[in-house]
Amino acid sequence: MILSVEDVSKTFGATKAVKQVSFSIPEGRICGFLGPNGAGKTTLIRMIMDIYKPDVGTVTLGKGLEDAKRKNHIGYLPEERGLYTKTKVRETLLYFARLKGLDAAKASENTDYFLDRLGMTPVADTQIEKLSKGNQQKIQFISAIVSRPRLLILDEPFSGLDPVNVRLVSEVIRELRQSGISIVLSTHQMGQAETFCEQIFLFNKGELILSGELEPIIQQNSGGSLIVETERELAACDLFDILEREERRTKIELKPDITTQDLLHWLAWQSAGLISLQPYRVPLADIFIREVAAHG
Ligand SMILES: Nc1ncnc2c1ncn2[C@@H]1O[C@H](COP(=O)(O)OP(=O)(O)OP(=O)(O)O)[C@@H](O)[C@H]1O
Repeated sequence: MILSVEDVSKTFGATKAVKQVSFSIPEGRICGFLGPNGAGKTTLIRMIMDIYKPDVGTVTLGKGLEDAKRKNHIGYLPEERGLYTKTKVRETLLYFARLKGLDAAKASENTDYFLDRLGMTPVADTQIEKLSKGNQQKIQFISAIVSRPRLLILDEPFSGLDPVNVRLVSEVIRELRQSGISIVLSTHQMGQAETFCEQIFLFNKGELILSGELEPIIQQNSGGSLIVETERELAACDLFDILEREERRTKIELKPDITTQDLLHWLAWQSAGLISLQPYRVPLADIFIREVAAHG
């Protein structure tokens, strides 16, 4: 475990922003912090970053990491953007790398590597405030990763980026994951969470309402239905129930004791023109909406 949060609560006046939350972040994986607006994600991240103190509960780093220097081990891209300074790009990144405890040579090596990796070398000597918004955002992203921290917390890392830069930043996040860095991705974009996260934590009204490995959660919530794609409209028959139709795709549920093999024989006999047959996968957005409604 890279980080463990135990029984943490935080109240602002009458607002209980985080209520008795406990969980652990596994080492070397990408975890998603999901939840509707006001669920408490940012408050929780600020407690992990030691910006806020919890009212009760503890936040502890994993083995071998000194808690006194917690901020040196964690890279953080906050939701609110802003490095709008007159300082030059490379100088700023070197400063952040040194701030996290890197020596001059390592700070310089990492800065140059990430400037190059994110296509920012040509603006290394430009003042940050003179860059476009997207490029400022990429510099802020680099400032979070430049020290290659053990844990990286990214709050909506793709907002404000064009598709080319979304792809570039995605590749770098995957690369960091491959190098063993543990990553927390806080996002409202369920599609992004689905493509990136191996584990998810879903918060609502300050509580952790669902957590675990993404794939088993998707499977458990998908039921046993199938998606059949055929050239001709699928006829009704007594082998299955039709749940939904959308052009050539039909969502079906096999009747008890009917096997996929039976279905394939029937489709061949019908000359239905089978294009594909696959288990139905519920979108993460549907699970999100269902869980939040159930805990409303
Ligand atoms: N500094 C503060 N003072 C007072 N209330 C606060 C403060 N910070 C957060 N809150 C309240 O705590 C609750 C949780 O907010 P938080 O920003 O942590 O949620 P979030 O999940 O990050 O939301 P979003 O997805 O919109 O960023 C909200 O009701 C918010 O208004």
